[in-house]
Amino acid sequence: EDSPDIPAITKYFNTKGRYEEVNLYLREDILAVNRSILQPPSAQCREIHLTAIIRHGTRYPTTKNIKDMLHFYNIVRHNASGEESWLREIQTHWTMWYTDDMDGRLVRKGQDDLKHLAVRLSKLFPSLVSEEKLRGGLIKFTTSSKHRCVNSTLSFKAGLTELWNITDKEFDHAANDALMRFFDKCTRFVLEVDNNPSAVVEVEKFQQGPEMRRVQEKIADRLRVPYSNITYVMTEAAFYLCAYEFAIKAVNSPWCQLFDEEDAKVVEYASDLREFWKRGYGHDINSRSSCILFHDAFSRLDKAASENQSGKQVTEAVTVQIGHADTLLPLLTLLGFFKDSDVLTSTNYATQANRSFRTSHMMPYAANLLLVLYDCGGAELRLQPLLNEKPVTFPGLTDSMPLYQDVKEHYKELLEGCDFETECELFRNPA
Ligand SMILES: O=P(O)(O)O[C@@H]1[C@@H](OP(=O)(O)O)[C@H](OP(=O)(O)O)[C@H](O)[C@H](OP(=O)(O)O)[C@H]1OP(=O)(O)O
Repeated sequence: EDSPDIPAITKYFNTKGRYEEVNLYLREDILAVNRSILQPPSAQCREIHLTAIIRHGTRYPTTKNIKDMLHFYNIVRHNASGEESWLREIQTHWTMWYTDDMDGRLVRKGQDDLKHLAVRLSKLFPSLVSEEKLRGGLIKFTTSSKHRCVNSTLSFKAGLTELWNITDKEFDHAANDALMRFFDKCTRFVLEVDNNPSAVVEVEKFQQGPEMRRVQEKIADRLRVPYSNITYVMTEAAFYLCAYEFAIKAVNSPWCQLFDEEDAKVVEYASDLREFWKRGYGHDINSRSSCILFHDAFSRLDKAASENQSGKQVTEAVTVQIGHADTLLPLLTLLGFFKDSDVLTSTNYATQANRSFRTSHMMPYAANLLLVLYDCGGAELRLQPLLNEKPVTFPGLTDSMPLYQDVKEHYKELLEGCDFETECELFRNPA
């Protein structure tokens, strides 16, 4: 499986990872799908609705990351010494090609991520993601207004129109930040978590702790610079250099030589800790800020269910919603996915080695949550969740394709409450 073109540490790239690394068969054939994974309980089941909530595709680094990468590059260029070929390559051949204007924009590979995903979804759900439904206006597109998301939406649509050679028609999309960037609009989240350093004390402690210090010392040894020259920010920047070069250019960059697998696991944990406290289980408001998206999905499922029950055509057969890691992680958390028995802290790196909260698996570029509603005959509706095209089970339920009614019963409290406005008010009365 390992190849000289693929860094040994690719599976630890967190939110900067390639989608192919969570579905390795895609390395061979990017359009491969396996319909047998869907396994409805009876042959009668037919898909009647699909909601796909998708993270944008591979993007350039954000400006802040670019600044940190440039700083670290200059240190390596001027201060490091040694004869290793990877170091000479950085010092003599590698150039800093990232520029500020790239600021998180979608790259070419990111366009392909979404085009290919669209084609795979049309193969997985041929009766829903179909030319007829697209032409009939039964596939609806919503996006975050960010450039990378709008461009991802255009790419998804292009994937379908190119597949079916549609040249006579264009298809709309709507930008909706209230829905796809709810985190920005949720005052309580912004003030209590996003802009509050005390919400992420564990993250800061781990960055300064013994495991990370050891990683920094090893990097300093490899570069032959004093230990005090390498900070956490530089370590992160070095890791980004390796990850971005692979995600964007598919190269095994010399920067990757600064890390062995043990180091990569530590840096991965540092990033997971941050996601945990800013977007995951660390604070309730992180997930509650996604109540608006939760209700949006379930009200659409209800509408599809009732239209179907009364023998009508489901008016919104497919909903494609494109957003950010910050859109999907809070929602997955609200639904209870990837919850470990212990909280992730600065001191339990070792005992969390087998944690399920692992953004490298959950949230690569083009990560997606699919909710598929099935009519299995005799008024029996079932709902299957898939994450990154793999069936998952709603935590707390046993069936991977449970009765829709059982899913609603399971999330009863959220369906009856979880009101965005109330949750996000700053001075909220305790429940
Ligand atoms: O890459 P970073 O660290 O700059 O963080 C990104 C955020 O930038 P910021 O921290 O606000 O400067 C960035 O925030 P904005 O959308 O630019 O406000 C996103 O949250 C981005 O997630 P995604 O890649 O769009 O899914 C964030 O990326 P991930 O942390 O999800 O990789």
